Amino acid sequence: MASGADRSVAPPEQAQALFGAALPRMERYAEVLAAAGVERGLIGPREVPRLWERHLMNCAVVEELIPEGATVVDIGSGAGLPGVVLALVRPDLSVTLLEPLLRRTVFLRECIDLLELDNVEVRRARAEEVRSQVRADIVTARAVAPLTRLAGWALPLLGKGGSLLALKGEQAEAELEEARGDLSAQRPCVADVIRVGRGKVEPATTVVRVTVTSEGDHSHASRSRRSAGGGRRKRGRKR
Ligand SMILES: C[S@@+](CC[C@H](N)C(=O)[O-])C[C@H]1O[C@@H](n2cnc3c(N)ncnc32)[C@H](O)[C@@H]1O
Repeated sequence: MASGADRSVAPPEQAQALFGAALPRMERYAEVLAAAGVERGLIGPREVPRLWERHLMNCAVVEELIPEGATVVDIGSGAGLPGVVLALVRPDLSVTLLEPLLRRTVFLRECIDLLELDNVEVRRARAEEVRSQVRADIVTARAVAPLTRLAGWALPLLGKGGSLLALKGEQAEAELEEARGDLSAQRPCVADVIRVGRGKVEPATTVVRVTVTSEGDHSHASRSRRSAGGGRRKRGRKR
């Protein structure tokens, strides 16, 4: 990937502890975001000085909520946040970056090649188009849609026990309370607001977690379904 002008985005001290062995590749990703990401309009130039604290580190701490070996779909990945960051810090995950815009998927594929990420696939589609094809243990999303609409896209992709992790701002509690009735009407679920990364990022990252509590009816999805990571199937299950 041509990274354009040389923009150095030095990581803050806390990044070493947070990223460990993943830090060199995270630095490369930061450079690409600051150069090609800005030039192609995927990241605002004003975000560059706060790339680490507000974007990379803020997204990375969400990994605390993701079980070992999970399949993850990141809805509306944009320039790869949080999906690319999670894939870098958690090589055990299988991550699908779901993004409808061509130039963004081109950028994401270039990032994956450059960073040599073998646990990521990019899928060009809108979330509402893949409900019969994609399943995941975890769905992530940041800055994509209000909670009710997001849940409408995410919950059909999840099995019982699967969670939507929506990265939200300070109004998360209010947004959840307003959406609670709509969420339960869509699918039996429990929802809470969690702050992750205390002591690692300041402020801590606010996540609305919506966990599905029943298998529900996925009969429309059964035949053509495949897992986000490429093939996890549950056999013999009646729906
Ligand atoms: C504001 S950007 C956020 C990008 C990234 N998640 C971040 O935090 O920087 C919203 C992204 O959601 C994508 N998007 C919008 N509607 C979508 C849909 N129905 N399904 C999947 N992605 C969608 C857009 O193309 C865009 O890349």
